[in-house]
Amino acid sequence: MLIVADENIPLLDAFFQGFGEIRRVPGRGIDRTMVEQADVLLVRSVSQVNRALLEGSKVRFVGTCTIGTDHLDLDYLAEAGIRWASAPGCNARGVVDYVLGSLMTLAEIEGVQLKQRTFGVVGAGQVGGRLIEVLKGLGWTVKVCDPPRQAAEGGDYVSLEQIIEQCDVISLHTPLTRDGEQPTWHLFDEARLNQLKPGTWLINAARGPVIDNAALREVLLEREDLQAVLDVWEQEPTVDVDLADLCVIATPHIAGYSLDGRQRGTAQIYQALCAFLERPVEVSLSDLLPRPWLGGITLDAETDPAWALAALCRSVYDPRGDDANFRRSLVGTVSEQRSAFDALRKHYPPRREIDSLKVRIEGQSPTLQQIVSALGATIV
Ligand SMILES: NC(=O)c1ccc[n+]([C@@H]2O[C@H](COP(=O)([O-])OP(=O)(O)OC[C@H]3O[C@@H](n4cnc5c(N)ncnc54)[C@H](O)[C@@H]3O)[C@@H](O)[C@H]2O)c1
Ligand SMILES: O=C(O)[C@H](O)[C@H](O)COP(=O)(O)O
Repeated sequence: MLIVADENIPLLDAFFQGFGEIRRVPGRGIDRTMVEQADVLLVRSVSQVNRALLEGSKVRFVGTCTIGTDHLDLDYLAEAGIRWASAPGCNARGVVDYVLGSLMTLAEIEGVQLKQRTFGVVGAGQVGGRLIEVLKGLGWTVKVCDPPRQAAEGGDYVSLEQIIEQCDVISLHTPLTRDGEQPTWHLFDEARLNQLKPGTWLINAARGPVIDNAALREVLLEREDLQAVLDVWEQEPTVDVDLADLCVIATPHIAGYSLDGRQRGTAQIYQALCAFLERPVEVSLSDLLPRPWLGGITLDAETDPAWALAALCRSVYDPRGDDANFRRSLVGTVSEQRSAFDALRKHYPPRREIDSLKVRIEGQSPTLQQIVSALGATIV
């Protein structure tokens, strides 16, 4: 069996060496000649998997070690009888850690108390759902917009218009879709961006085109009250440098790049391939993940809760480092910037998720206990 795989998929040998030959290829430059003899194709989000790539090939299984599937032509795969799998939720916690780290930075810059803000989450799936749980656990006010989920299940949801009217912070966690009843392509277009409340913080760690980037640039130029955090860009790996300059935090699509999340993505596709081939699952991620290197944190019960919250979030992930590295890469020609975008992602330093963090509270503090539990760290 020949497995052709994006060279940036971690733990390829550990999970797939028993299956046959593994041939590593650059995900962004993948082409027909690289895949035509493959039985299995393993990708990340940078490979467009469609008729142009696969027609005439031997590929019978496509696995994407990512949450997003907008790079797969699912209609073509169904028509061609090619089985596919993605890795739902694999790096969702990493994205939540990114949003929390960004909130800590915004709160510091703006000098505001987060508990006084109203949060709007657009898209309440694997990522949004976890984020909502954390924000509510912290006792904050959260409004949720998810029309497909609302139509399917009912529940306590609001419209996008209500989110825009009522929320001080809006975090986007929808897939990128162009068709269907609720397409998300340019969900935040010029009209909606102009309707944002004064002082709104807008966070996009979903997919770049969920916001009309050109419109956002113009709106940010006119409205200094708005703050934008962008991890994803409309033309990746090309970035609108003027837009990045106007963002309070700008990063190269690394929100979900926790070590745990990336390795979990490979593990989930390994399991899906085992199921497809009717092979037993023999490799376990828990045997491969390194031990967390931050052993634990001790908080004094007298610690100011807002300070403790910021310290815990930042000990897990602080976006200011990635923001600084990204801004330094936005120089030179467009081609150099595109290469730098991919290089920052390829050589991303290992970062762990918050549930690997152990927190001890010296003394009694129900407030600190609530914060630690809401964040999902372990109290010891
Ligand atoms: N930046 C990153 O590193 C990173 C990491 C992981 C995922 N993502 C992106 O985040 C997206 C969301 O991930 P997820 O795991 O939560 O996906 P998910 O499929 O579990 O949830 C998406 C939710 O969005 C809802 N939705 C769809 N259309 C909507 C609309 N028009 N308005 C409001 N809600 C809508 C769906 O009903 C669903 O509940 C992924 O599709 C991916 O594109 C980015
Ligand atoms: O959809 C996802 O899972 C994330 O966007 C993921 O972080 C994408 O990473 P990539 O495949 O581009 O390396």
